[in-house]
Amino acid sequence: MLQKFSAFPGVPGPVVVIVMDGYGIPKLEVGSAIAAANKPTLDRLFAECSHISLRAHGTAVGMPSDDDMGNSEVGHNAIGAGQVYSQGAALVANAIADGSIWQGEAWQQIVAGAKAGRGVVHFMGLFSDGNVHSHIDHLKAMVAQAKLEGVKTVRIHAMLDGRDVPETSALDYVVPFEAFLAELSTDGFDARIASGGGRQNITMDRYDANWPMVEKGWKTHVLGQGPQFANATAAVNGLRASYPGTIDQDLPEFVIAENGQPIGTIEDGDSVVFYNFRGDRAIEITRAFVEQAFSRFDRVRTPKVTYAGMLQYDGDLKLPERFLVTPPAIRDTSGEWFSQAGLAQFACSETQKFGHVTYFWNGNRSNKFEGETWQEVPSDVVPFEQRPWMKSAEIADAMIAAIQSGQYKLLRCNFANGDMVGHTGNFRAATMAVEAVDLALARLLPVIEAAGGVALITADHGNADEMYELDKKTKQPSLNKDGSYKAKTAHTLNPVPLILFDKVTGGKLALNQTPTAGLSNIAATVANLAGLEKHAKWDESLLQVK
Ligand SMILES: O=C(O)[C@H](O)COP(=O)(O)O
Ligand SMILES: [Mn+2]
Ligand SMILES: [Mn+2]
Repeated sequence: MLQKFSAFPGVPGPVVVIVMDGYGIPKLEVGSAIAAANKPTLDRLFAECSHISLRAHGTAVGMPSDDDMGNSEVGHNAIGAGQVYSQGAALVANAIADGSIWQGEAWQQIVAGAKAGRGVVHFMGLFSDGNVHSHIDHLKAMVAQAKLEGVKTVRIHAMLDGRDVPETSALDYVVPFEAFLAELSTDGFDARIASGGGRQNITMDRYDANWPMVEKGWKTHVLGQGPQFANATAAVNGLRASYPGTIDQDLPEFVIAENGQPIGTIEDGDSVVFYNFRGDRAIEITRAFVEQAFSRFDRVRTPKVTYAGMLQYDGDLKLPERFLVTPPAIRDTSGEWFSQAGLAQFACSETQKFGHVTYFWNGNRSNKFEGETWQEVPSDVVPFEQRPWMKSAEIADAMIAAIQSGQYKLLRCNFANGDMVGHTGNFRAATMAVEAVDLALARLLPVIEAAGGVALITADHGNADEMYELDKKTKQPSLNKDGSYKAKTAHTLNPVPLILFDKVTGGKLALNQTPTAGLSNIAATVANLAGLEKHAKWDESLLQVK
């Protein structure tokens, strides 16, 4: 049981955690949609409330190095668990470095399965070094190992990124990779990219937001249907010529063919590795491969394959059953311990971030803890630069109703805007995204105050704070040939704010800026605000009681 906190009895009303996804603290004014936004509520919070900055990237959230930006998975894991675990990116890199991945039963079954069939292993996943969902070095290592172990044919199904890496960088990965594959393709070994497309266009949907994307991916990778090209370099060049101005993540699907025949359809007896380590955008395509009774779309044919995920993406659903590297065992999360303490919890976001405040928050578990209520607001299925307000108003409505119901001691929500619109690279839309969140806060905070509650307002990582690529040397925005700024779609390395909105204790509480303060300190801070000691495994609380 969580003990009573001796220094403070807890606020009378609810404790609300508000995650402004993708809201970092900008270093430069130029290129910051946050600096440019008209945001009177946030300005007032920063002027009047106790606030500090939190580390939200690199080793502070379990990434391999401090050069790694933060992301929603590791950010929400850290916030919800109150602890930092070595995350998928680090676990896979280690398992490859020490060779343990090749000794695992799953890898051996992938190789043996292929050898018993046509000798074909397919690798499918996000094709970049973003290290958010995947890393191209992991793919390289697997292709080389497959050759070493006598696999005859490797086919790669590559989702072009441009979202965790620069927006038109696909050829920086495709060209050297096709050269690497050509060099390896000797002695009867044949490895080629067989299909692909923009990651926001095919295969990598999440949280059931847009299954037709996954269907398009299935048709491309499995059935070999789509516009044909001779190789992936030609495909990227050809698609760019046909769709000028389209950034990598949005490029259409492509199929590599010889004499009109696709070179890499997926057939009975093949092995398939989905090599993303992160689960949210891996679950739907995985279900299409492993579920016998599957009704989301007509698969046309369902090849009998040996399928493995890089990790197990959902521990509750055991999805998939076969995986190459064991995921971090995230235990003793705040959701679980607050549930055991008998506190009712409410979690809300729109579809695009719904799993972030539920599945990621609870340590990549899809089941609720007792006393939890989850509310999903359906997201629009449109390019978000066209609707930068997204569902901020509806999330605020749901939160206000939940607070006013008086049923919940702990509430949490995620406003997707800064992140989802930040990823489009559209500066104007990103300022509107920040403004929409500001408006939602303006409605939500008085309701929290009226209920005798407090709020912690924070973010999981930066994005809208830096909308232009920065030159590595000068750290100033890079320019396109025409003199315009180079749009940046990825997350940032900037810290994020933690603001304590407290109008109920008469100034008794403040936040402590410790040198290591990070996202994993939020759970203990929430516990103290609710009048409870933190769990022994959670990182320190940042609450100061005067
Ligand atoms: O999946 C995505 O949209 C990006 O790769 C990362 O964004 P997120 O970590 O904020 O979800
Ligand atoms: Mn995020
Ligand atoms: Mn993001």
